Amino acid sequence: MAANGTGLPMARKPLAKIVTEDKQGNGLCHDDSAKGIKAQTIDELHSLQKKRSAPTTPLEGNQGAFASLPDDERRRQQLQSISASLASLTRGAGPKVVRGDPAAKSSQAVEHVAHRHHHHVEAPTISVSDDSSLKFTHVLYNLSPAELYEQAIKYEKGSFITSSGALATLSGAKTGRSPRDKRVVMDDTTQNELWWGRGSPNIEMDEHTFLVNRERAVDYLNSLDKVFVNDQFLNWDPQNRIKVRIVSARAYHSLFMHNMCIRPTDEELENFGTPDFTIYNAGQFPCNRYTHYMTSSTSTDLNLARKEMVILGTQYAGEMKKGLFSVMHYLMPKRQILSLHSGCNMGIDGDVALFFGLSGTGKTTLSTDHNRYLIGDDEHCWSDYGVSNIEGGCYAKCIDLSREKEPDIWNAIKFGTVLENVVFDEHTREVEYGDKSVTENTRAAYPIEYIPNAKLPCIGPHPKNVILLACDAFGVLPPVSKLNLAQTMYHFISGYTALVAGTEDGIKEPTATFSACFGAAFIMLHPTKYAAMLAEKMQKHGATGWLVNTGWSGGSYGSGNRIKLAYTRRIIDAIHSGSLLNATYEKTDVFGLEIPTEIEGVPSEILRPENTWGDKKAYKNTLLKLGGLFKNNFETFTNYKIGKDTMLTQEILAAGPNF
Ligand SMILES: Nc1ncnc2c1ncn2[C@@H]1O[C@H](COP(=O)(O)OP(=O)(O)OP(=O)(O)O)[C@@H](O)[C@H]1O
Ligand SMILES: O=C([O-])CC(=O)C(=O)O
Ligand SMILES: [Ca+2]
Ligand SMILES: [Mn+2]
Repeated sequence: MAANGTGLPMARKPLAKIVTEDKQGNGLCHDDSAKGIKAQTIDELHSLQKKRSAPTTPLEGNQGAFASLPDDERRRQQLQSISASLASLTRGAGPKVVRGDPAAKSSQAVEHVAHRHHHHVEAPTISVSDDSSLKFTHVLYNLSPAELYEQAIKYEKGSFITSSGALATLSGAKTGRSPRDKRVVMDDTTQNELWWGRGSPNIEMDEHTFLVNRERAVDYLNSLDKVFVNDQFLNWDPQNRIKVRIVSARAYHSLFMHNMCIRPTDEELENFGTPDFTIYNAGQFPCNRYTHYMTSSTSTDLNLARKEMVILGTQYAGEMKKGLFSVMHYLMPKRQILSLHSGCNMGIDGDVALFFGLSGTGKTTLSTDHNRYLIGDDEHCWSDYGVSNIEGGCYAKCIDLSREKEPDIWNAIKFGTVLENVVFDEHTREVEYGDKSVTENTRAAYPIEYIPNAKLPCIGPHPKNVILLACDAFGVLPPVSKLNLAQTMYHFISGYTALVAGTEDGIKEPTATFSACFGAAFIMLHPTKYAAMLAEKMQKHGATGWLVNTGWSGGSYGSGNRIKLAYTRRIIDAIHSGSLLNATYEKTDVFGLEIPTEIEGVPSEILRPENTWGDKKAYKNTLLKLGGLFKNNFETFTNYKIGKDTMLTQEILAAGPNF
C-alpha cells in the first residue's frame, strides 16, 4: 500500500470523470445535472424525510367504544385511558401524559391529558399537588419495530443489531423466570376457585400488598420521561379474544410483546377502548423487602379481580408472556375452554397435533415443521370449535441453534426479532449460538408470520394426535410410545421431564421434574380440572395420545446422548401420517408402554431403550428409580376424582408404573 500522507492507498492514475450522454447527445457530467432539493435548511430537509402516517380509515356505523368520533377526540380518549391506567391510587389524578418521544421537540405538550379518577378503592386521597403531578409522562404507544429498534439502540445498553437484522438485548440479572417470586392475590373468590398450597404455583398475597407493589410500579413508571404502552390481543378465537395493555419502561419489552401478542390492525386499535387486563412492568425497579410477602427483590404479582399484573425486580420478558398465560388459564376454563401449554400444527389434510411438554422439551422445535402449517408454538385453547393460538408470536430457545437442523427458526431471526442474551462477534455481529456466557436460556421472540408456513389466522380443527414430550435425562423412556386414554391422562397429570438448565432461574443442571399438566407454573386451578377437560375432549374427538422422549438414549445424562433431532422428526412424521398407529407394538416392563418395533428412518434398535444401554443392570435400576419417582409424585393426586367418570379416575390411577 503506497503512503500518500492520508492513510489511504494512492491511486496510480487519477480516474476519469464518469460522463453520461443526455438526449441531445451532449456530454454531461451526471452530478452537475442533479436537481436541487426543495429544502432551504437542514431542518427543512429533515422534515421532508418523514411523512405523517396516513389517517386511519373512518369507520362505518358505531362499531366500538371510539367509533364515529373525530380523530382528535379519539386520540384524546386513548390518552385519557392510558393516564387512567397509570393513575396512582392514592393521589387524585393520573399523570399528565403526552404522546410521542420526549426527544422529538414537536411532540411537547401537543396532546396531553390527565385522568381524574372516581375512586373505587378506599385509599387516602391527598389533594395537595406534589411534584409528580407537575411533570409529563411521554407515552410511546404501539410503536413499530423500527421505532422500537431506534429507542432500544439509543437508550438501552446492550442493544445491538445482529448480522441478520435481529435486535440483540440483555434481560439483566434474570435470564429466566422466577417462579418462587410469583404471587397471586387471595380474596373471597380466588380463595375458593384457585389451587393453593403444596405443589401449587400460586403463592398467596393480600390485596393491600398488591396495591403497595402496584403503587411502587406505577410511581416508578411515572417518574420516567417516557413509558411504552402496547395495546394488543390474546387468542385468535374471535369469540374469546382478550384485550391486553402492557405498560413498560423498555423498548425491549415493548418489542417483545409486539411480537408475542396478537397485533391489532389500525382499525382495531382505534376501537380498542378499555383493556381487559393490564401489565405494569417496572422490572428494573426492585420490590421492597420490607413489604409483607416479599422474600426477594423480585415480585411478579397477579390480581385477577383488578385484572392487573405488576412486575418488579426482573427484566426477563418471559414473565409477561407467562403472566398473561396464567390469566388465560383462569379465564378460559370458566368458559369451558381448555388452555394448554402446548405447541400446535396442522397437516395439509387438516390433521391437527398438539405438542405438550415442559420448557426445552421441543414444543417450538417440533411444531415448527417445514411440511406442516404452524398454528402456534407454546400456548393454545381447545374449545368446542377446535384449537386457537393464544399468542401472535413464537419464543424459541436458541442455544446451539443450527441452520441445518432448524432452518425455519434460523430464518425467522431477522429484522424485528428480539434475540435475548446471545453472544455475538463484536465486529461482524454474527451470533455465536453455542456460546452460553450470558445464559443457557438464550431466546428468540418473533412474530408467527416469520415462519413461512404459519397458519393465519392461527386456528384449526379438533386435534387428532396429542403428543406428550418428555426430555428424559435418565434415558429409560422409549423414544416413542402409544398411550391409551388413561395413560395419556396419567402422564399429562405427572408432567415429567428433565428440566433443561436456565429457563427457570437458579437451575443449572438437568434434573428430573414433575410439573402437572406440563406447565404447573402457569395453571391456576387444580390440575385435575384441566385433566378432566382434556380427557373429555380427547374422547369426544377421538384423539390418540403419544409419549415422545426427546431426551437421552443409551444411558443417563452424562453417559448417554440426546436422541438425534432427525430421529425425533421421523417419529413425529410417522405419528402425523397415521402409519405409526398401524405399526406392531410390544409392551415395556414397569411403565407398561406400547412401543413400536419399527419406524421408517429410525434405527429399530433405539426404539427399545434397554438395547441402547451397555450396562443392562444399570438400565433396570434406573428404570425402577424413575418409576419410583413417578409413583411418589402421583401420590398427591390419588385422592382426587378426575371428571365425573369414576371409572376413568380408577383407570388413570392404574395407568402408572407397575412393579
Ligand atoms: N430430539 C430432540 N427433539 C427436540 N428437540 C431437541 C432434540 N434434540 C435437541 N433438541 C433441542 O432442544 C430444544 C427444544 O427447545 P424448544 O424451544 O422446542 O422448547 P419448548 O418445549 O418450546 O420450551 P419452552 O416452553 O421453554 O419454549 C431446542 O434447542 C432443540 O434444538
Ligand atoms: O416462559 C418462559 O420463559 C419460556 C417458556 O416458554 C417456558 O418456560 O415454558
Ligand atoms: Ca418454546
Ligand atoms: Mn413455554
